[in-house]
Amino acid sequence: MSALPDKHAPIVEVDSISKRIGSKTIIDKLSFQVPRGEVFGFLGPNGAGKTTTIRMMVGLMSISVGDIRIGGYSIRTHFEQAIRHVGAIVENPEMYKFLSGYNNLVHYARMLPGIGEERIQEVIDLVGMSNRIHDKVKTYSLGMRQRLGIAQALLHKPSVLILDEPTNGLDPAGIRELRDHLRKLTRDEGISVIVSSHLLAEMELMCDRVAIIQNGRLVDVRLIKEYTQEGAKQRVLFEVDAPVQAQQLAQQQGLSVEIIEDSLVMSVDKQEIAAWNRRFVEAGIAVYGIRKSTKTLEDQFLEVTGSESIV
Ligand SMILES: Nc1ncnc2c1ncn2[C@@H]1O[C@H](COP(=O)(O)OP(=O)(O)OP(=O)(O)O)[C@@H](O)[C@H]1O
Repeated sequence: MSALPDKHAPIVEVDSISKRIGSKTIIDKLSFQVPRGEVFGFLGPNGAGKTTTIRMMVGLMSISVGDIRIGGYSIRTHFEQAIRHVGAIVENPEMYKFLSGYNNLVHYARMLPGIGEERIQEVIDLVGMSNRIHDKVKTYSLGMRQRLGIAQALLHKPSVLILDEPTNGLDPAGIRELRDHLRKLTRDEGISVIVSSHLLAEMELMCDRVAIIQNGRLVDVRLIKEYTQEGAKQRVLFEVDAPVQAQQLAQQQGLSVEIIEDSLVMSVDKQEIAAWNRRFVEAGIAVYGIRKSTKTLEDQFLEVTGSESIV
């Protein structure tokens, strides 16, 4: 493989990797790509192989078969060039609890070539910690410790930030803050973020794209907006007093509609919802309610994997 990176290539390319430990195949021919500037979710139940894959991505575990390229460099043949692109929190980051957040960052910056005070200030701003950065780490909440960990991982200006189960142990406010900061990183810094989780709802809010894995195999990779059908026709429920009459009216216009419990269920463009309301009212049909029924990631997940729930 060439050592030259391709700027337009996805930042991470996982190319048919397998991991065998003893006689057990933990990861089985897994392939996916992480585009630049996206929050990419790695979703699967406990034991699916998320941590194992992430450990292979950051060089903490060897790959049995296949390869991972980061920034165009093979993790197997050009480890140093590949890992230079990565900022990661895989195990709990080591922090000196009796030092301030700032002094922790100074300590780590000393181990990296060319990282000065200016970059330290930049990463503090990126994770929104300026008002507490001079307090001792032992006084920080879990969410703040984690943001300090992210600041530390960002010091060397990586192209991709990899976080294994970053929301574990965070309260809802902490999760929301983390989400906002990760979004900001992709938007303002153009870096990609890879997060793993076993929680569907969280991934739906946090990510642009998700890869779903089960038993070490890839089940699906898709943009969240494809899952939630944003931009496409939406399923809309009209609760009306005369569903059969409303159904006939819609069928005359060539729409296929179902009646579910006195509600008319039809697939229409967003702009059409108001027009249909007006048509029903003009035809003397009372409309009691209009509700959008978008498919959630969970609905879609259950469709692609059969009936087995992963949460
Ligand atoms: N060193 C090892 N030896 C044997 N089996 C292992 C080893 N490490 C992981 N496994 C097995 O590989 C599978 C995947 O584990 P992994 O930790 O990657 O899953 P995960 O998706 O990260 O799940 P979790 O959310 O529970 O951490 C599990 O069945 C686990 O028991």
